[in-house]
Amino acid sequence: MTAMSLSSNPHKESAVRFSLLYKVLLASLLCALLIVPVSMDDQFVYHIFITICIFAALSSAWNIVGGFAGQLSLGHTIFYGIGSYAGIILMNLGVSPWIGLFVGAAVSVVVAIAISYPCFRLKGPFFALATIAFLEVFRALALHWKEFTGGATGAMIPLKIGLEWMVFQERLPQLLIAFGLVLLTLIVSWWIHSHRIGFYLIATRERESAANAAGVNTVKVRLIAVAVSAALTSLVGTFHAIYLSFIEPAAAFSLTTSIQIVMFALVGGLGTVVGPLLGAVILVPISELARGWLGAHAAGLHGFVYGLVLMLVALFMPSGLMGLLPRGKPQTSDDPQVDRPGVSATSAPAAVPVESKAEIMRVEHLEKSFGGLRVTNNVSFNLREGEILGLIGPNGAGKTTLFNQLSGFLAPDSGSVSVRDRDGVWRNPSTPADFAAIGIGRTFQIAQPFAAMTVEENIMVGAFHRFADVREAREVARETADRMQLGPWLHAEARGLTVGGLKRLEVARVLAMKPRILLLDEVMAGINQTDVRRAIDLILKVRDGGVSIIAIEHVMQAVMSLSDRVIVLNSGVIIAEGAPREVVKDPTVVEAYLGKEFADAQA
Ligand SMILES: Nc1ncnc2c1ncn2[C@@H]1O[C@H](COP(=O)(O)OP(=O)(O)OP(=O)(O)O)[C@@H](O)[C@H]1O
Repeated sequence: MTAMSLSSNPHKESAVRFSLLYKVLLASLLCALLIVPVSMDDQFVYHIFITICIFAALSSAWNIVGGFAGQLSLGHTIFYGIGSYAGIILMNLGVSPWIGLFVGAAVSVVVAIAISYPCFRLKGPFFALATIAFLEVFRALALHWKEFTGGATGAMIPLKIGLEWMVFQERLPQLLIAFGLVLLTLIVSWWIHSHRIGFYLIATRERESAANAAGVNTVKVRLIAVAVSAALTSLVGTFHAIYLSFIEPAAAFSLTTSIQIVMFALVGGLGTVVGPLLGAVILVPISELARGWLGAHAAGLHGFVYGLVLMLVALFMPSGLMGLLPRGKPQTSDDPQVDRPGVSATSAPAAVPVESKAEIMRVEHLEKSFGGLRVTNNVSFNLREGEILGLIGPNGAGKTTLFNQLSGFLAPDSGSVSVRDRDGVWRNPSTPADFAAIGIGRTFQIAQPFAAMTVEENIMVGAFHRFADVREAREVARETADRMQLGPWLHAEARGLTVGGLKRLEVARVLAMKPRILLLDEVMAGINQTDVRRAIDLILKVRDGGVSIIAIEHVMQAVMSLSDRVIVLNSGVIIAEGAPREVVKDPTVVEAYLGKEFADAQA
């Protein structure tokens, strides 16, 4: 066993331990939800446990949007309200609530997509405020449509008892239905979390632009999450309304309930499968007991207790109670690449002449201005198959802006970017997803890791571009991590990697997509001499694997060693283009970028 594989063990071991603890905790909580009320056989205890199940299910459903996708929806009770009214209105029309469950869920999915699509354009607090505004609209509608909802007086269920009507004289069947709803939301959450869509949601939450670059359609995955979450929330709403036997607009479309649902997830552990259940198991009894014991003497005191718990969690457990479980510790200093001697650097580009090879990308007359500043000025060039094209120029020359146009992150004001697809047809992709689909992968100048994900999960997001199956994506991620010497850190969170590690992770994520054209934005910035030589070797190997590369680089040693051809950009204009040895002698380039010292050293 190598030193490297030994050093990987602590991360792997702690990941295995974490997974075991996670399963034990989940199983214990679920068993307690059934065993405690059944063994105590007390009406109040039953009521508390049914309420725990209802709020755990609501919070788990919310967590798909709020936790996994990171969209702080504070209007989630819209779907709870729709489910509630669907159940009660249909029951009064003689339709079983078992059918009402699905009618409410279907309406909720349509409403969720209709209101989320515009709201997703809003960020942070604006998104949260917009969801509250929609919640108010639905409350007002429920008050207004008296003939359906009973208006402010509310609506009651008719006196019908039996399984068909979801109304029972005993508590046990109600507990079993509530438990079934928790189980359903947990299974759906777990499924999402452990499949490609879950990786995509978390990647979107962590770094939207990096997710886009990995080919993720971020709007689509969020809409799927919202639709699933709304359907589940509505199912719970229908059951809860029948359980309470009464519903009115203020309770159905309640902001307080929305906030409570969010809070259970925050306290338990946002974005984890078990967290919302844990939060509900701890907080619902506190709330119900405070209400029961203190009654009218201290109305609202349970709200104070909630606030206190939330403050303590925010101060001492920012990742919630689930954060207390030991996870793979982030790597901080022992980067395997640092100063390990004995590495050979390839000092010349491959001898294969690229001029004879076919073009794969054509950039024609690109123009881009920001206000009065023209950042890309009539830029035209091409890229051939298997070519490494160096892109150099002073700070602010417009290199990154050009890359953004070559990967769909910025639309040019005029001009075009054409890419030859696998079938030889020239295409003009426009969005980052289009560029990724045609085989263009890019890195970012400032590394954009999905910080809360492990190194392996980060690379899997890239691998999912080709493989929908988790096992296959994991395998590709492991191979790529080994290639990038990230193997020992597979199970460590990306947020703890060193600068060099983050740069390699950035490249690994893109390589896992198996791009045909690779855009590298200053991947050698801030890394040491040994690592530069390693990176040069690696890039040449990638090129030898058939990938065409454009590399923005300030490290001239790398530019000279790697490039078949170099383009020099200055103030948005290409001022020189040609073989590296020729370009660096060009007086315009020396004047604008390299300086006389560099030219003298080359002479
Ligand atoms: N979104 C934007 N809005 C306004 N100005 C911008 C925007 N993006 C870039 N710029 C400006 O465009 C110019 C080119 O920036 P760009 O980042 O493309 O340069 P660069 O050659 O990559 O520089 P560096 O080598 O420092 O990364 C700079 O003056 C920058 O301030």
